[in-house]
Amino acid sequence: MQKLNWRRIVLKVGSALIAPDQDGCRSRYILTIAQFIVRCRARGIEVILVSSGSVAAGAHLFPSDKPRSVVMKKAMAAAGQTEMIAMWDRFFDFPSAQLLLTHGDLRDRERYQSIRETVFTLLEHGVLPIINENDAVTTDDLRVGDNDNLSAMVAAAADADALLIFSDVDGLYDKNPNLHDDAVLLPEIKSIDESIYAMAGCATSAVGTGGMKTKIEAAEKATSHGIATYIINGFKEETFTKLLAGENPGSVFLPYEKPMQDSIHWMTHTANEQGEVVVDGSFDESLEGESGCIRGDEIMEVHGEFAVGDTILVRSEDGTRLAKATANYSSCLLNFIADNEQSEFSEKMQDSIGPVISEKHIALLEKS
Ligand SMILES: Nc1ncnc2c1ncn2[C@@H]1O[C@H](COP(=O)(O)OP(=O)(O)O)[C@@H](O)[C@H]1O
Ligand SMILES: N[C@@H](CCC(=O)OP(=O)(O)O)C(=O)O
Repeated sequence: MQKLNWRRIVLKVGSALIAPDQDGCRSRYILTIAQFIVRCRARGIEVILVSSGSVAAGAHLFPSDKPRSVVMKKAMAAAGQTEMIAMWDRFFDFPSAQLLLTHGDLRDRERYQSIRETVFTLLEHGVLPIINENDAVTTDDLRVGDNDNLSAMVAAAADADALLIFSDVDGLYDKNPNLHDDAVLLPEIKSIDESIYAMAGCATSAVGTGGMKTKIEAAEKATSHGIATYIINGFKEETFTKLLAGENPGSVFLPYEKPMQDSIHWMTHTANEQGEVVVDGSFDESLEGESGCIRGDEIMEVHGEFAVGDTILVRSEDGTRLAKATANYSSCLLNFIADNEQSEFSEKMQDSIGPVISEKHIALLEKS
């Protein structure tokens, strides 16, 4: 493992560490994590905390038959969040600040920039940002859904050097260690592919969300931004001693050597597409491993309604997802161009407007 030379880190703490008994917050495990945060800050490392646990912490206030309804979970989150923040705050003699985010906030470029500014301002003033999803207000369309992915989006937005995911397990095993005695821990993962995802099973605790799959997704998001990602056991004291000694106490996913540029990373991993365009074969051919622009005459179909600046998906005629891109023009105008491709007026218009999607606004996708 590399020497401990972090400038800024994001710590993600799972529900099982906050409210292990689903009976309010417990300091049993959090105390050690809080001490770790204090030690990191004393070494000049800026820390951002992404804390789960609001639903688990608030659960005891709403005894109900399972399965719990969505509305019940939102109420638990709203009530548990205050208890969770109060608990964290008690451990520190420096101020902390609460940020509750949704995917709707992060995928909007302006709000994303505004979140970044707030986080950087808090850090500059020595305030510890404590982030969670705003579960009480999210709808299906607006939610990230799990704090592993949220923490990776936060780590990318904050330009962190490392993302530490504290969970109830030592790291990524080749199969779920809670179900298989012969599971083997993977200390270092150089690249993430289908074989890595195939190892991931669901959460087995009563309070976890997403299990290993969402942690691998988070690692994929973070490492592509150049951020080393650790999955480590927050129950064990030795985890923290090892981390501070520059050792790897669990599994580390190595960062890409050539990280994606921030705007391309945001488009690929955070933004949702608002619509899509189907392009003819010439776009794909023009790429040859590099991103090209898209001209109006390459667009065959336009789906959905989007405005200038919205993120859209680019598909080939056979349905392959080729790229995500920022639209230079609205769906209305692109529809007109696609529908009237052969007309003289449309041709003149295309000549005058130039590329409908320009090269620096295209993020190529793994073909699927
Ligand atoms: N291949 C695997 N390696 C390690 N843990 C796994 C694996 N597959 C599934 N799991 C499960 O993932 C759980 C951790 O995820 P989760 O419960 O969502 O934790 P958290 O609340 O910390 O986010 C482990 O307790 C384990 O049951
Ligand atoms: N936002 C939710 C946490 C969702 C979640 O991802 O939980 P976990 O798998 O324990 O990190 C909460 O505060 O309860």
